[in-house]
Amino acid sequence: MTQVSENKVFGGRHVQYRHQANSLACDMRFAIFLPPQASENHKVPVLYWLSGLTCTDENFMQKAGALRIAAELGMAIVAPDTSPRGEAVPDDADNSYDFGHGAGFYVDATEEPWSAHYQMYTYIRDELPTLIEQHFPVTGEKVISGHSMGGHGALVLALRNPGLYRSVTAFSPICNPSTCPWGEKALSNYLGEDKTAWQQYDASILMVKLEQDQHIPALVTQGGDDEFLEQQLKPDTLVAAAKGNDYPLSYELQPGYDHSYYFISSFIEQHLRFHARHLGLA
Ligand SMILES: N[C@@H](CCC(=O)N[C@@H](CS)C(=O)NCC(=O)O)C(=O)O
Repeated sequence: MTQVSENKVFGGRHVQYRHQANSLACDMRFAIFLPPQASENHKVPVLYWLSGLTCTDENFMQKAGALRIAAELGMAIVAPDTSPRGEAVPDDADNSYDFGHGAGFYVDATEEPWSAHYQMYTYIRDELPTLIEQHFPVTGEKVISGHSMGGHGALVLALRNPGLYRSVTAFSPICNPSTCPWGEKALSNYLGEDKTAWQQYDASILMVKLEQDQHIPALVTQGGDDEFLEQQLKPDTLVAAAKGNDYPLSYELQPGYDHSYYFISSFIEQHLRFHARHLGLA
């Protein structure tokens, strides 16, 4: 692991690292925020933040305004990149923003040529937390959150791995990727045309299948003036799935907010405090 940058912030540290990711067969950069409470004598829990299309580890750390609250709560934050990277990693032929580099969709691809590198589900679930827990003063307690494509990733990881995370939240998640243009493009390319393979990456489908003892606290916040709301995000499908299965999902539609980090920064404190309650920090 190689350190790329370090900044003191709110009494804690924001540090970027590069490392060789075995699951992705490439070099990856991630960022970690360590709150002032973190030390060898005091390990802290971790929030994994999954960003949306076009993002790297930097968008959330620079724009969300999360670090002041995380410093107060004593919560580490890890922000990975949104896809495998580098010249050896195949990208979309059209260089589009919604597939390939910057658009890994947090799936383990099974189709050529994507499957050699696009294994973001395994990277986020297994490889990255193992690395983080080896090198930093953190406990094994985890929560997960994300935005848009990353909101989809956070929900899927939490729903498929009961017990791995204490709570899950999402901002404007892609709730039903099997039936929206972003999801159809990504899942058909990464997983193939057989839609049964897509179901394991569709939060609205996963949510109806879970038993009561597999439920974890979940919060979704959506901007009412989000330009992607109707065609891409489809929160009503997720809300209906939760209702049908008594899933403890809090859903909040916030009028007037769009899809941007202005929206995320307006509600990130609420999300961090939600996670802190379920981690027993507050
Ligand atoms: N119009 C955007 C579409 C992609 C987009 O809205 N990305 C969201 C996530 S889905 C984002 O977080 N963008 C980066 C940022 O706002 O910092 C673009 O072409 O970049």
